[in-house]
Amino acid sequence: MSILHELAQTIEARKGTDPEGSWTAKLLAKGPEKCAEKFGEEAVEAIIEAVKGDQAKLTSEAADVLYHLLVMLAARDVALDDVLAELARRQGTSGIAEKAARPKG
Ligand SMILES: N=c1c2ncn([C@@H]3O[C@H](COP(=O)(O)OP(=O)(O)OP(=O)(O)O)[C@@H](O)[C@H]3O)c2ncn1[C@@H]1O[C@H](COP(=O)(O)O)[C@@H](O)[C@H]1O
Repeated sequence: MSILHELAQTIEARKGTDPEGSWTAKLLAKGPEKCAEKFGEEAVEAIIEAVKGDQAKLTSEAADVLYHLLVMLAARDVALDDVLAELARRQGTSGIAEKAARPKG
């Protein structure tokens, strides 16, 4: 199982559990709007580090973004696998992917 799947499973298991001692449970208990707001904040922090060009800080912020994306999806009952399936579907339909796959000449 990928780390993203493991994390998504842990986040799902936090739904409805005691917010004491779990940031995830606490955030989920605040509702989908708060989860979305938090995702937005983390995305902005990642943007700032990307603009600055600090690779270590961008790596850390990117991890925060992925975690908070998974929390936001869980808050709205959207499965990680459905998002991955959408990406896979786009791989098949993307003009860029098709052009890259075409033999040259
Ligand atoms: N990957 C993460 C993860 N990334 C970030 N965070 C938390 O996200 C929070 C966001 O950081 P902020 O600096 O914005 O926090 P803050 O200032 O306290 O937030 P506000 O009060 O300002 O809203 C921090 O408290 C981090 O601990 C995470 N919390 C948990 N996980 C993973 O989620 C799983 C479940 O953990 P529990 O939340 O402990 O159940 C575990 O496997 C963890 O590794």
